[in-house]
Amino acid sequence: MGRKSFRGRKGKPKADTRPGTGKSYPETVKDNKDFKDYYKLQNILPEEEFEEFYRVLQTTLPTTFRITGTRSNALQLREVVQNVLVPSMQSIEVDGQVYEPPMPISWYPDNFGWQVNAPRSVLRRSQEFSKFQKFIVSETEAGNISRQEAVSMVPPLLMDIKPHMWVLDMCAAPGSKTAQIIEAVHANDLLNEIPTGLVVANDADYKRSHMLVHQSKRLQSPCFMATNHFGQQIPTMHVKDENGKLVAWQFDRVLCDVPCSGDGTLRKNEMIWNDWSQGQALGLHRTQVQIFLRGAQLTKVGGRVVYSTCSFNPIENEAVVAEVLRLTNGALELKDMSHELPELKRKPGLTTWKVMNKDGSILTSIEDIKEKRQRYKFPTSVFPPENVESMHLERCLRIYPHQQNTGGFFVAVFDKVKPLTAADRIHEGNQIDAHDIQESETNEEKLVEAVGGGEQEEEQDTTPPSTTAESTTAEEGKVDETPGSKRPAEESSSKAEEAPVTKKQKQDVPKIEEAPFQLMTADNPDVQKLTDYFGIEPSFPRDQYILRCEESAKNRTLYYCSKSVKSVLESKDLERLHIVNTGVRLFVRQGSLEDDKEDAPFRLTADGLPLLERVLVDDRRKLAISEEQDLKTLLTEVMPLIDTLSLDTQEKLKKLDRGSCIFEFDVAKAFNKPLNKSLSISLPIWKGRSSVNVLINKHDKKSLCQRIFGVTGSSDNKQQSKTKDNDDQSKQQKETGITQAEK
Ligand SMILES: C[S@@+](CC[C@H](N)C(=O)[O-])C[C@H]1O[C@@H](n2cnc3c(N)ncnc32)[C@H](O)[C@@H]1O
Repeated sequence: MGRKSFRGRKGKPKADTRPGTGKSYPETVKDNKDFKDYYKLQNILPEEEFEEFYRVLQTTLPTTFRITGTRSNALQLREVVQNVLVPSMQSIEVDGQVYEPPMPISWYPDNFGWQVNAPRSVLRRSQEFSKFQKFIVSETEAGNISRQEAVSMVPPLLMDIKPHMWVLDMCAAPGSKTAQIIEAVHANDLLNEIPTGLVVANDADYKRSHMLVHQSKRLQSPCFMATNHFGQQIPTMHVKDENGKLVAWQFDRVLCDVPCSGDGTLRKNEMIWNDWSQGQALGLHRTQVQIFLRGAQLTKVGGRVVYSTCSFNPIENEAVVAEVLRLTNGALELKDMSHELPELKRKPGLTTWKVMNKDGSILTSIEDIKEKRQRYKFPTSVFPPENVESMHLERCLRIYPHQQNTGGFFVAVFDKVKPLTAADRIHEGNQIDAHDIQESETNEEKLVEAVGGGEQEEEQDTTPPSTTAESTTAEEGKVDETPGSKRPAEESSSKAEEAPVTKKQKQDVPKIEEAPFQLMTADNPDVQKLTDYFGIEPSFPRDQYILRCEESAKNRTLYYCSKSVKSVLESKDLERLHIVNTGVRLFVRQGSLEDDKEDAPFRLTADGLPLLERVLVDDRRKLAISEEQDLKTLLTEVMPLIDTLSLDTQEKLKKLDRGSCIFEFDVAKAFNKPLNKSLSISLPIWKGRSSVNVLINKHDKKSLCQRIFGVTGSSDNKQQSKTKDNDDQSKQQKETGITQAEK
């Protein structure tokens, strides 16, 4: 989900007004006869329950959020929510009505998922709720809290991800589930180890694939990589495993959270009330099957693949599952998840469904359509297959809004129990000759392409949903362009937009030029210099630093990646993969290579701090600061003078040369109230000649300041006019050589 504030769109009055007219948009009528008739026909719920379902759909969705960030940061934030903020919000009365405080989502592990039932109008009108609301806004801006629909949190929880696993998220943007996946891979981070796992987050939409970078930045995972491909065309690649053996690039866990009609998000995306039509599902079915099938191919035998949508429609759900079960011929087993997340209320998947013609008549098979051209609108796999009974589709999970006051969702979980691809058969230990492997791989790709019949694409005039992935601000903005009509990286070229994907194009590397990621060698002199300067443990691998080539002339920024990412970057097939981003930004060179500043050659970045502080052997660039007032000064003032800090801190700073260092604080309060467990806060600092500067962005400063001292700090004080900001910035630049943008 995009980082939306509680307030809605910034600077806009409460009621949406038409641009230039000052008039309000008419209120959405939350009723749609076609929708109601269609789902009644599908018999998704017993009649009485259907009425309750429909009534709840017409109500506003409660606010839900997840505490995110690195493990230690998330634990600290949970402490503040749970033990400081929520206790102060008991029995709040507004206009004679008592409202309950925010509460943990019962089925979300470890109280990291929360729900706020009080309506927004109430949040504004109670002092305590309003304080909480401000906290959520600033922590969301800083990326420590992710506003995410409760039901959208379900699929990653059913993936059973462990830190050593390689995980692929095929349709990942904007990345709320990816963040959960990264968190699961880093679940043991308190053990101070870089996990051996890998998280690849892919999206077909180039711009949206960059949202993944933003969303995952907070987690600073060296195991993360964002890519831009159509999910159904994620390339076949080979990488070396931990023993140096060349193996196919396959994953222990794959998530196919596919583009869909999104009617499960009706409570949040009101325009769906006007736009809904059953044809949208028919138009998306084929792509959904293709993405899921490719996901199954890329799953290791013994691994797990999860298929999910935020649609109620069986054409996008059970029909897709049934078709992929058929195509994979026993390789996938639909799992019974009834024992998982026991507190999450759900209904079984449908074991049969109906296909409706545009005129509302019911089709039982493709034979019911007399006109041949009309048949192209209906992939045969949208109809329930003959053996549907034996498929155990009831094992799928359907989550309806009225069950626990959420949105709607569909999830199906599969184990890959038998080989499906050439790669699987090799992993099984069979000797296969290179020619046969290539042929099998080509056939696998062809199978994905052939789903639903070759001619169908051109003939199909099923209207795609009116909301495009691009225009949708909502997290579950499921819908995308007509399947296969664009190549991912060519978004802005209108000619390319219209070009259908041909087999030849499919093999091509997308044209957008991302600066390549280039691994540095362990004996690179810069790596040696950094190791000595900061006192990095000798065991910290030195062959996992990365440069972006465009910057390599100056070797300006140094990124760091995990062993798993390194193995991908070393793949002989790397040119097939369009990597949008990878690696954690660890160091930035001070000045240019030519005037190499021997005394302080590199500056530590805020992104790299969580990774680096764990591997520093001594305190040569680390200072434990005991004065809380110093922390407040650093967070509220721009470049405070050293002699305004406590004497103790001044003494410590005197012993340190000019340059990058880390300040460590143990803070025993939040919102000025004592905590059970103190917060440990580390800040990257630049020590100048006479001043110090915290190298974190204004959102982080603001959130920390608010969390600890209950005040918002200087960055929030808009009265401190732009002029002062500009003065501060140039002062800062003079002293440190660091521009605002570089921070
Ligand atoms: C439902 S949204 C994904 C939400 C995301 N998993 C999350 O939790 O934040 C579907 C995404 O699929 C992308 N998409 C559409 N067609 C695709 C395709 N053929 N392959 C991969 N991604 C696709 C869209 O750009 C959109 O970002």
